[in-house]
Amino acid sequence: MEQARPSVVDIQGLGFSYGEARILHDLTMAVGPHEVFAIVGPNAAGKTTLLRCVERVLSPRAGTIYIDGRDLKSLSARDVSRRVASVPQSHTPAFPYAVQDIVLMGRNPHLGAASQPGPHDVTVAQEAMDELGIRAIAARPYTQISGGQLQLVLLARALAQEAQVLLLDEPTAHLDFRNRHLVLGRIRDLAVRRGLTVIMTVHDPNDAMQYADRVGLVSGGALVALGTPQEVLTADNLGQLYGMPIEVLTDGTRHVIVAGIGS
Ligand SMILES: Nc1ncnc2c1ncn2[C@@H]1O[C@H](COP(=O)(O)OP(=O)(O)OP(=O)(O)O)[C@@H](O)[C@H]1O
Repeated sequence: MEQARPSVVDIQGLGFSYGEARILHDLTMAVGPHEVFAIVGPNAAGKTTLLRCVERVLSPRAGTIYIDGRDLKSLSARDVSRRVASVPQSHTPAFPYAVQDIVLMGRNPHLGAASQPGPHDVTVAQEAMDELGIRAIAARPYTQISGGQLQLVLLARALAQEAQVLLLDEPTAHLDFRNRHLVLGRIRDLAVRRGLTVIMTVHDPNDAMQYADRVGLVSGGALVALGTPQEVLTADNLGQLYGMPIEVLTDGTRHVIVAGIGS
């Protein structure tokens, strides 16, 4: 009999409010190792809020989040950053650090108090840059690179952190067509090779269809569907989610989601 995979991120009955405004409601889901989990939903559905709770930047009003079987609340800040790396939706560079220094900052959770990065840390940071094809801009100030390059740099920093859990908030928002597929393919490949647990929000359901193992649809702060891309990303589900006609075209192997057909 096949053994059930242990969950790395286990979210039970999560509720979150900003003041009086209830944003997330009784949200339960679990994600295992080697898994890419996509969160799909309209603007303001609560996707970023969910990621920020898993990152422990926000504290839930209700429910529990377990990371590797341990209650997230019980972990030290350093333990959290050794286990969970994230790439935010937006980031405004403040100081003109070199790209390689930003990536090296991903090693901070692994350094002793007041200790400097060593040769191993530099190698890990360089490998992360190679992984994403940005070694050529390593010496450039990160205030002087394009939005897409910045996204790759922040992703490289997260990889250099060598955390088991990778949280990505719209990881392809600024990327061109080629880089979008390169990055999503690389993320998938890393999940498989390194056993990472990836939770990412995506706006184009086609990205979830092509690259995710499982998908959660979020609407109004609740999880309204959960399953494989083909189970969840149906014309009916997506039509309801976005309030518009949607079709899923298929040649039997590949599935492409298109909007507005027949409207
Ligand atoms: N700091 C905040 N204070 C109060 N309300 C907030 C705050 N940040 C977000 N919200 C509200 O919480 C809700 C969920 O926002 P969230 O950013 O999680 O949505 P999202 O699904 O990630 O949206 P998008 O796809 O537009 O990025 C929205 O109604 C938003 O206005």
